[in-house]
Order: sequence, then structure tokens, then C-alpha cells
Amino acid sequence: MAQKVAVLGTGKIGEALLSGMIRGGWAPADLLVTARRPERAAQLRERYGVDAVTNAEAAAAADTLILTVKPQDMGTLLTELAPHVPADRLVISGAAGVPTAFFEERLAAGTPVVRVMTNTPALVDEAMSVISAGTHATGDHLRRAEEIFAGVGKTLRVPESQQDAATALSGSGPAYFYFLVEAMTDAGILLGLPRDKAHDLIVQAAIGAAVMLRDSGEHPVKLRENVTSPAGTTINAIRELENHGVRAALLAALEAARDRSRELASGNG
Ligand SMILES: NC(=O)C1=CN([C@@H]2O[C@H](COP(=O)(O)OP(=O)(O)OC[C@H]3O[C@@H](n4cnc5c(N)ncnc54)[C@H](OP(=O)(O)O)[C@@H]3O)[C@@H](O)[C@H]2O)C=CC1
Ligand SMILES: O=C(O)[C@@H]1CCC=N1
Repeated sequence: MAQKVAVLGTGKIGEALLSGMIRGGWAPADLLVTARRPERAAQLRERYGVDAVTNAEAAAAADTLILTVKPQDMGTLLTELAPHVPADRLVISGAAGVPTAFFEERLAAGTPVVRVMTNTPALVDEAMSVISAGTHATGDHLRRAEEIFAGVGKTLRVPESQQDAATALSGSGPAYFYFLVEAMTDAGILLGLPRDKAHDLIVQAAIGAAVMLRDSGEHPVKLRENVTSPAGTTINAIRELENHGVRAALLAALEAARDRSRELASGNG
């Protein structure tokens, strides 16, 4: 059988992955998609030149099935899919929270399942995709998942017990940075800057800081200290951040995201 990959439930994350795979050189003829609504299927066909098929047809034709529906829709999808998935298919779940055991219980005995938590920077090939093996997934299955997700950014293997924490950090992570940029742009408005200039200043500060975090080899504390002059501007801002409990708020926020990922484990959230 051809080494085809099917993305089942091609919404935001499914499309981000699909577009990245095509940018990375996958032939559209080796890719299949499924969608719940005919107009969405037509849109994907038109945008990417891929075949949009039913979930059962995808299971029959592709050797790797990537399931990217919402956690709450996973049970329904698996009920529909289970009779059509031969046990030699690699099933990759992109859903938050749902453990590999959930899939193994519903699919043919021995089906290899890999759980992946990626994030939306897949759209610009800067994703972090965190990968864990289920009971029947071998090194080859993990490498296959890495080969697919490496096309849209970095990959990292973790034990499945760390997936809920990884979801809180990197799956949801981009949203925290967008939230901070939005709030700091508002601060620029408060200080009298036009919105477009405030936006550009904060976005470039974020990009510069991100590249230094990635490339300088320095600890974030050292990088922050380098910005923080004695009796200067930055330390006055830092004092306010500490006074308002921003560090504690982040600890609580990521803990809440981790807890929600755990709650989604039942697949009916
Ligand atoms: N958004 C993010 O940043 C991230 C999301 N994830 C995970 O990715 C998954 C998808 O999230 P996201 O892309 O945001 O959600 P979307 O709602 O954009 O995508 C899910 C898609 O699945 C379709 N769908 C649902 N049921 C079926 C079915 N039975 N057959 C075919 N298609 C179906 C939906 O159709 P319809 O359009 O009709 O609703 C929708 O297009 C979730 O499990 C989430 O936890 C992981 C990492 C990051
Ligand atoms: O908010 C969510 O549940 C999904 C999973 C990680 C990012 N978005």
C-alpha cells in the first residue's frame, strides 16, 4: 500500500499540519483529508489539491491516520471509524487530554497509537510537537510521527504522563504570548502611542526576545538582568509585575490548563 497520510477532522490544527506537509514537499496525491461539512471538504480540495474522502475511506486508503477533531468529538469519530481501521494502521491523535488508552480501547487489538500535542505556529513552521507512544507503538511508529511533524517545526518525545503538562506549556503556550502582546499594546495606548506603532514596538520586542532566548545560550534571568539598569525604567516595571502577582498568576494559569487537559481525558470533556 502507498504510504499515504490522512488527516481526519481537518480544522485549524489539521489544516496547519496539512499545509506544512505540502510546504515540506509531501505530494498532495499522498495526502487525504476528511471534514464534517461538504463546503469545508470543497475548500480543502481547492486550496491544497488533496482528495477529501469519508472517514471510512481514509481508514482504508491511508497507512497513517491523524485524528485532529476536538477531544469532545473523538468518541463519536472512533465509534464511526473503529470497524474500518485495520490493526496495522498507525493512528496519531492530535487531541488535547485524550490518552492513548482511549484509542486502544476502541480500535482493533494491537493498533499502534501515538499522541502528539502540537501548536498553531505550525502555520509558520515553528511548531513544537510533543510526541508520546501508546502501548503498541514502536520506535518506527514514533519516527514516522516525527517525520510528519518535523515538517512544521520541532519535535520532542516525552512519556505520556507528561503530556498534560506539555499541553499547558506549549499547546496553549502561544495564546499566553498573544495575550501579553495584546495587554502591552493597550499599555502603549495608555502611554499615548498610536495603536499600530504600539503593536509594532511590542511585536518586535517579542521577536527579538524570542530569538535571544533561542540563540544566545543565556538563561532568561541573565537576559532580563541585562535589560534592568540600576535605578532605571525596567526595575520599576518589574516591581509592578511582582506587586500584581504576575509570576503567581502564571503558575496558577498553567496549572489550570494542565488540570483541564486531565479533565478532557474522558473524551467528552
Ligand atoms: N487550536 C490549537 O491551538 C490546538 C489544538 N489542538 C487539538 O487539535 C484538535 C483540533 O483543534 P482545532 O483545530 O482548534 O479545532 P477545529 O474545530 O478547528 O477542528 C476540528 C475539525 O474537526 C471536524 N470534525 C469534527 N468531527 C468530525 C468527524 N466526525 N468527521 C470529520 N470531521 C470532523 C470539525 O468540523 P466542523 O468544522 O464542522 O466543526 C472541525 O473542522 C483538538 O483536539 C485540540 O485539542 C492541539 C494543539 C493546539
Ligand atoms: O485550548 C485547547 O484546548 C487547545 C489544546 C491546546 C491548545 N488549544
